[in-house]
Amino acid sequence: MSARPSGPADEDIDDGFVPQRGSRASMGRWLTAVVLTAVAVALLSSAVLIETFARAHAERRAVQSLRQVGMDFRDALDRGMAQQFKEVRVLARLDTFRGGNSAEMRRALDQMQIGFDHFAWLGVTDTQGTVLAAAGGLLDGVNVSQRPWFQGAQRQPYVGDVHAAVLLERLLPRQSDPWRFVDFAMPLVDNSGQLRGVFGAHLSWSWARQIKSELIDSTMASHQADALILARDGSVILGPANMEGKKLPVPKDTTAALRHHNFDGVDYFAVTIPTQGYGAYPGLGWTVMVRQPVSVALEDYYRLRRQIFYTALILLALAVPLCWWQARRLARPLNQLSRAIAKRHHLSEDALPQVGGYREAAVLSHALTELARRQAQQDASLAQLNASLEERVRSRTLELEDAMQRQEASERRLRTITDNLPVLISYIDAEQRLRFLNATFRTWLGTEPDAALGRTLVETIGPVLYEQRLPALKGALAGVRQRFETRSESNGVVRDLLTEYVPDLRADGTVAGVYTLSTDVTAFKQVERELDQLSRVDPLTGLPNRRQFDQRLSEALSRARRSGRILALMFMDLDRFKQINDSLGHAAGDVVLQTFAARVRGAVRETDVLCRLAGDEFVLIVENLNEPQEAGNLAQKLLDAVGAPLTVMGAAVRMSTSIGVACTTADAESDVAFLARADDALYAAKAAGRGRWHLAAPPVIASTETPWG
Ligand SMILES: Nc1nc2c(ncn2[C@@H]2O[C@H](COP(=O)(O)OP(=O)(O)OP(=O)(O)O)[C@@H](O)[C@H]2O)c(=O)[nH]1
Repeated sequence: MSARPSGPADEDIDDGFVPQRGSRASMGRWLTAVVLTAVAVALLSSAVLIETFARAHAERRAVQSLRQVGMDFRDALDRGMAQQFKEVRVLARLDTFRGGNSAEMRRALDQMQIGFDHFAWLGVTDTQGTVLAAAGGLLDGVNVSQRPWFQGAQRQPYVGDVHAAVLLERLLPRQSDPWRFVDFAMPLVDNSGQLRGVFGAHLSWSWARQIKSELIDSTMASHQADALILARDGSVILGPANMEGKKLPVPKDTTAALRHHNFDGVDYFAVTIPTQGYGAYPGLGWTVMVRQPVSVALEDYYRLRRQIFYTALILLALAVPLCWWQARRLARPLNQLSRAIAKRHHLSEDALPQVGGYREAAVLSHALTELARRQAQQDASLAQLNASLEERVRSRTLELEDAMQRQEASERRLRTITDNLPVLISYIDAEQRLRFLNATFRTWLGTEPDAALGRTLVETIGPVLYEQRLPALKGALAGVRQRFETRSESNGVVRDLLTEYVPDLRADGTVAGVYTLSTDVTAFKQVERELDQLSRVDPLTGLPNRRQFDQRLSEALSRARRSGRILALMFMDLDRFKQINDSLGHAAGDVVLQTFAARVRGAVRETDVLCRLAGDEFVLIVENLNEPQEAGNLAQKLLDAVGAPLTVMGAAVRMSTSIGVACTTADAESDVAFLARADDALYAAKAAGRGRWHLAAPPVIASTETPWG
């Protein structure tokens, strides 16, 4: 029992490849339907073709037959009329009718009527239209001058169209049809060509009916064909009683084969043939119409059509089982295959049956078997691949989850570290927008870091602080690490900050942004300032030491150069201080030094600067003197102040000092030279016996300017 593989291919076959039985028509039904449709179409096409041909044939035959009858009738009519016309002309030439008396003419006319029984009336008139003689005495003495035939025959033979009897209706014996005539009339002229009267003959129209009866009715009655004669205006002058006198449309083109016309609800085929006249008879423009009911003319065709229909129906009925049987036979191998496939859940399960039948089915069966075998192989490898893929996905997912957890932990650690450092850490991208801020931002600026994220640096810290940092920021964005100190106030607190801008370099060397680390060094700075202060003060006396003295002297010299006032420098050294140390001890010596400093400070102005250079050496800077003598006066004042009695540790101490005084206003002398001159003056005072002051000689000036004193 093989495990059923799963996967996309499986779904395709289960849900889409094999439809449920009955959801679609089988191939056998399709084949049956197609073949039956083809048979039906073929039968229908054949039937339509045969039917079309048969109808055309039937119509053609009807035309030929009707046309032949019509032409015969037309010829008989023309020739008959020509014969009557000729007879009247011959009769009119008899001498009896030219100058004979009425009785002779009457006799002749009576005999003629016996021989020419179609003529209902024969008569002769004088030139005024009065009937001189007539067969049977009809209309004798009656004036017919208004009759068309009399007027028409004044100069030439006359033939008048069919008309109803006018004068003779009451004189002639009654018959079933009303009397109608065709008038013939000939002028009677004597030898001199003078008109002597008119010979008239009224041909009974029953003559034409007789011709028709002989020619048409006998032969066409069985075909229900009928013949009509239409006058020039289309009125029926010969035809069925109910049609005579009525008008029918006369076609101009009378050669056209077949026409339809409907009369009293019956549809007719009709052929029209115009009369032509014959010999001397010119014709009266009649048209012969021969017609036959369509149902009669097409009777054979209708019979054939019924036969075709029933034959096609029988053939179709026979074709149904035949097609069904043949279609089933053709579809059987494919049905076997499809049933075998439909039973299976998967194409690759079980072997497919080898079906027989025709070659294509065998090929298909073989191909499907081969396909199933390959499908099984592919399914197996797919299942294997799927399993290994799932395993890889599972392990990869675990790795990713682990990596994400580690990443989150790392970020948490980093966030905890950065948030708890007394350092403001941020990340600024290349567009100078803040992308990271640690919690110090909240502490220092009183603003939540999240509120500042995405904003630009200038929006966050304001234009003043931004301008301070802009050069360094530009440098860092150019890829150079920056370090600078600033002193700024934020949130009401002034801080000294040591800031580092570290460029965030991409692999290609471009700068993605800048990491900033600002350390609060306010405390360090304070200590530094205090140390600096300490390094500049003498701890024993509290006076500025040598280091501060150098700066103060330099500043004083600068001021003296600007003001032009005299600057005095007094270099003091206690006299025989070593003896005090040696005799009273170093501590007593310290007290003496402190006392000296206090006495000097008490004797000079607040603005004068007293410094202790070293040991028992002190220097006093005195500014804004008007003349060097003032310096001498002050030196003397200092000697007096220092020399006051002093007791240290119970012992009376005699304290005195020597003072070297140097004055200067010139800008040519350096501070070192200035101090050296004072030192030289001190040496002179010491050499002169101590306890005195000595004014140093003026500096040697290279220029022509005259210094003081
Ligand atoms: N007590 C005390 N003594 C100091 C201090 N600094 C230097 N001395 C001493 O001061 C003495 C200075 O002596 P000098 O100036 O060379 O000599 P002097 O005895 O004063 O003699 P003259 O200057 O020539 O009058 C030395 O003995 C030093 O040891 C100090 O801070 N305290």
